[in-house]
Amino acid sequence: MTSPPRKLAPVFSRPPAVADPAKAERARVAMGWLHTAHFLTSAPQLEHLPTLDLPEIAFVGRSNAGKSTAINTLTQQTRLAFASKTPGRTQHINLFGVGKQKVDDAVLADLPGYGYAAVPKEAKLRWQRVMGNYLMTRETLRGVVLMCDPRHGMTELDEILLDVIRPRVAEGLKFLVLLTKSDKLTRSEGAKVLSITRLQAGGGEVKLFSALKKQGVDEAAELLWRWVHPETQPASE
Ligand SMILES: Nc1nc2c(ncn2[C@@H]2O[C@H](COP(=O)(O)OP(=O)(O)OP(=O)(O)O)[C@@H](O)[C@H]2O)c(=O)[nH]1
Repeated sequence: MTSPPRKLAPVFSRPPAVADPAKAERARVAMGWLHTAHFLTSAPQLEHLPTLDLPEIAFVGRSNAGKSTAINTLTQQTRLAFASKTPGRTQHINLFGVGKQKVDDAVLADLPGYGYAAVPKEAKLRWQRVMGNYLMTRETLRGVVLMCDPRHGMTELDEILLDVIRPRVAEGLKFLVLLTKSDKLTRSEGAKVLSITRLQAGGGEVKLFSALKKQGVDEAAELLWRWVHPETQPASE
């Protein structure tokens, strides 16, 4: 005797996430733009830094926070900013031009990492002065990207830096906190540090970012693109 055909259990599966094509296109444009990044110049002091009549985006952060790696990831280049395993290696302000069709329309500024314990106190104070002056006086500064290692959270120096830029933020300076190396966090640790940092940042954008897992890369790239090209702001935002 043949057994009756078994009834198949209905399959309740979540429909596949529909990618937003407009969002994907914006990320593609932003990543293509950042990929044009090329070295312009390097200066040990603020007074040696040329004034370029272009909006500038500064990358700052505690030494070893993952700043060089993040710049290389955002520009999809392997050695644009020198990523080193030795903290405190970035000693100059490095400027990179970005722009399509070989015409730069913005500058990326990689500032020296701060807070590395082995750097002599005098050198530390000198760099804090250089950075403070840069952040307060650089007229072309359009936005600041602060990199933090979320396992250490925002340090005192990070908070001082935010205090330094706050008056300029009130006047329209953009800022973004990237919580780097997010691949080292569990999902719940990531959510926790994200909400704590959002409170500390007092209204600025905060995103989890991993160069290793490519988390947050498209979103950060798109934000930087919009800082420089505000006319392309999506209507819904
Ligand atoms: N797991 C993981 N490690 C990372 C990531 N980003 C950076 N790192 C590691 O963190 C260390 C420091 O990264 P860097 O990019 O050199 O840091 P930096 O902030 O530029 O350092 P300074 O030159 O001292 O200012 C390196 O060993 C990187 O490989 C990431 O997304 N995930």
